[in-house]
Amino acid sequence: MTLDSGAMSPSTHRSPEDAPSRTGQQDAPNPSGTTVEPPAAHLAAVGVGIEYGPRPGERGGATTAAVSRVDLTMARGDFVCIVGPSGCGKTTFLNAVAGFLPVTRGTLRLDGRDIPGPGPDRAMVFQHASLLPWRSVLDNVTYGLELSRSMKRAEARERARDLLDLVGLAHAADQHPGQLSGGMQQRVNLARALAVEPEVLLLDEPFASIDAQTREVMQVELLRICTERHVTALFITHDITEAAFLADRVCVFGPRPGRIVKEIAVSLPRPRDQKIRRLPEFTALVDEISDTLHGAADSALPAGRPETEGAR
Ligand SMILES: Nc1ncnc2c1ncn2[C@@H]1O[C@H](COP(=O)(O)OP(=O)(O)OP(=O)(O)O)[C@@H](O)[C@H]1O
Repeated sequence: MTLDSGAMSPSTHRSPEDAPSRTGQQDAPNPSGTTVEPPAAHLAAVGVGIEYGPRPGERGGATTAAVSRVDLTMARGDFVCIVGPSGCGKTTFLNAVAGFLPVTRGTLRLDGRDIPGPGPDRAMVFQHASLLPWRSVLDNVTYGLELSRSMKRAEARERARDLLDLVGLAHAADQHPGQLSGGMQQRVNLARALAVEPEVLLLDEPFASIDAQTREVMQVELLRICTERHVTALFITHDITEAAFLADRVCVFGPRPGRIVKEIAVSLPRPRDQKIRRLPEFTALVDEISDTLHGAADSALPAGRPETEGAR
């Protein structure tokens, strides 16, 4: 499948059973009077607060409260986008889910278990691809598999070739990162993250440094890949239209210390293609996210101060 096609395959359609879960969903009686169990949470954050200790060499020993009280429940296969003002704690929260940071308060669980640290069940995709320049594209994709020694070399290379095919870069397997455009490098980055077959993809502004046209193509491809592989995705972005296009739900963070001020369900049909951006529902959704974001930022400002850096 090429990355140049705007359309997604029919297999990307989500069935009603895959409908987005809702935070705070309660057991509800069905018409026959019995209680319907909500789907078991795959990822569950309850009252999560995260503080940083004093920076090394800092006098006075002040801590920084980055995240105050985040409640978020995700079912397997959910795609949740987080938007919020700069410095509100989005990356901090993502890093805690990745297992790079401990939570200070509350609980953060994956499949009912506290997150003890990083693990192969989660993979991060950052804004910059950070590929190894001396390795070929194929060898960059196999890198994580080599480190984990989870399979034989031939098997790892076969998987890497499949993934390069998936992201439309089969033809570039023997090239080196320096020979690729920024968008192509980010596709390799995505393939590398997928190589370890993570259950959860954590993406921190992965398309922020890619040109607008390539970004829109990548968004469609990311949705297709996550749906085909039933990957749970938590995606940070400053781009409101990107959040609206990708998400089952958009979580709007308020200013630091961050918490979710509103969780907005996205009812746009799937599979999504570029045409969806022209729907009035899409425009209304973008407006709702924008209003929430700016409302949250404004409420945190002392009167007379200019607005803090917000979403683009
Ligand atoms: N290692 C650290 N030690 C102390 N404070 C930190 C550290 N990392 C981040 N912070 C602070 O925590 C707060 C949240 O940072 P974070 O990077 O999570 O925000 P963000 O919402 O991802 O920002 P942006 O949108 O600009 O990337 C900021 O005030 C930041 O300065």
